[in-house]
Amino acid sequence: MVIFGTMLLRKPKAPKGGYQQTRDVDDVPPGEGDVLVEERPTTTLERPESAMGRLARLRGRLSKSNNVLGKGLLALLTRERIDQDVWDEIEDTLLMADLGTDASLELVENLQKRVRIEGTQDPAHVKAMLREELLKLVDPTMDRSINSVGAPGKPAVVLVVGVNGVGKTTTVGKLARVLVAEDKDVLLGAADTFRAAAADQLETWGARVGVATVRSEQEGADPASVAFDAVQAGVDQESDVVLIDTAGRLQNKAGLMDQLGKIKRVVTKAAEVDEVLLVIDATTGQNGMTQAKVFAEAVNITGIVLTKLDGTAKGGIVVAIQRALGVPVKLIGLGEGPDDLAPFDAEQFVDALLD
Ligand SMILES: Nc1nc2c(ncn2[C@@H]2O[C@H](COP(=O)(O)OP(=O)(O)OP(=O)(O)O)[C@@H](O)[C@H]2O)c(=O)[nH]1
Repeated sequence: MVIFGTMLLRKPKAPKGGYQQTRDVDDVPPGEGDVLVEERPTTTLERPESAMGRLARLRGRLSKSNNVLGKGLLALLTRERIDQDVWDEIEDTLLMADLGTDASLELVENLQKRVRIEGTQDPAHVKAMLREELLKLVDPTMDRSINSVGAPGKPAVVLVVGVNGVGKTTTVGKLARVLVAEDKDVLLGAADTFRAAAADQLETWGARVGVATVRSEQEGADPASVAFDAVQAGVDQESDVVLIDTAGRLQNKAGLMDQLGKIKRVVTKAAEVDEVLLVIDATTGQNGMTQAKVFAEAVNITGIVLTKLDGTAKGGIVVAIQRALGVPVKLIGLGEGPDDLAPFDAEQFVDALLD
C-alpha cells in the first residue's frame, strides 16, 4: 500500500540490531522471531511489465544466440544426401548446444526414422518435422506455473536457491515484479546473509515496486532465522507471496543439505514452502548440471529458473536439466533489465530456435 510515496509497513517487532549468530532458530517458537522489515521511501513506484507477452518481446534475444542450433540443424537436414557423416554432424550440433547425450541420441534416432519415411525434399516440411521433435523433447505438457497461492490464510512461500553468481538475487527481484504485475502482495526475505550487499540489492529491487524486505542487519546471521521471520511477517501482514533469497556460498553437499534443510524446517513452522526454485546460469554448461544434481539431493526442487539464456548458444540445457531433475524450467532470464525474466513457454522457445 502506498501512502504519499512511502510504504506503510509493519515496524520492527524487537529487538533492533539483528540476530546473534549462535542463535538456533529451531529453539525459537514461531512468533518470537525478530522481524526487521525495512522501510524504504520511494517517490515513484515503477509499474512492472505483466508476464504475458514478455517472452514475445524477448524472443529476439533468444533467437539471436540460439538459432545457431535451429539453423544448423535445418541446413544439415536439407542436404541433398544425408549420410552417416551428416547424422554425426547433427549429433555434434546438438551436443554443442548442451542438449545432453540421451536427448541428442533420441532426437537423432527419431529424425532418422522420419527422414527415411517422409523424406527431406521440402524445407518447410523438414522445419515442421524438426519443430515437432524438438517440442517433444522440451515437453509442452509440464506444468510451468509458479505456485503463488498459499494454503488458506497463509502466504505462498517461494524459496530461491542456487550457487552464488548465477543470478539468484536478481531473479528474486525480477520475480517480485512479475507477481506485483499480477496484483499480488509480495514480501521479500533476505536469507542470503553471507553477503550484506545481497540484502541491500534485494531491498533496492523491492523498493522499486513497493515491496518490503525482511532482513538482518548482521552479516552472517542465521539464514533460517531470517527466512522464518520473513514468512512470519508474511503471515502477520497477510501477504500473498513471500520470496526468499538464500545464499549459495556453500563448501560442500553436507553443508548445503544442512542449511537448506534447516531453512525449510524452520520456515514450515510459520507456513508450508510451496515452491523451491533452483536458479542455474545457462552459460555454465556441465557445471550447471552438476550443481543442479547436488541441489536436487539437498532439497525438493519444484522448478528451474535458467538465467543468462540471452548470452549463450547453449539453449539445449533446458532439455538436459529437465531430464536430469524431472522438474520443469519455469522461468528464463534473458537479460539484465528488470523485466527481462519471462515465463518459459515450450512452443515459443522452440520457435525461437528455428526462426
Ligand atoms: N545477461 C544476463 N545477466 C543476468 C541475468 N540474470 C542475472 N544476470 C546478471 O548476473 C549477475 C549476478 O546476479 P546476482 O543476482 O547478483 O547473482 P546471485 O546468484 O544472487 O549472486 P550472490 O548474491 O553472490 O549469491 C548480475 O550482474 C546480473 O545482472 C540474465 O538473465 N541475463
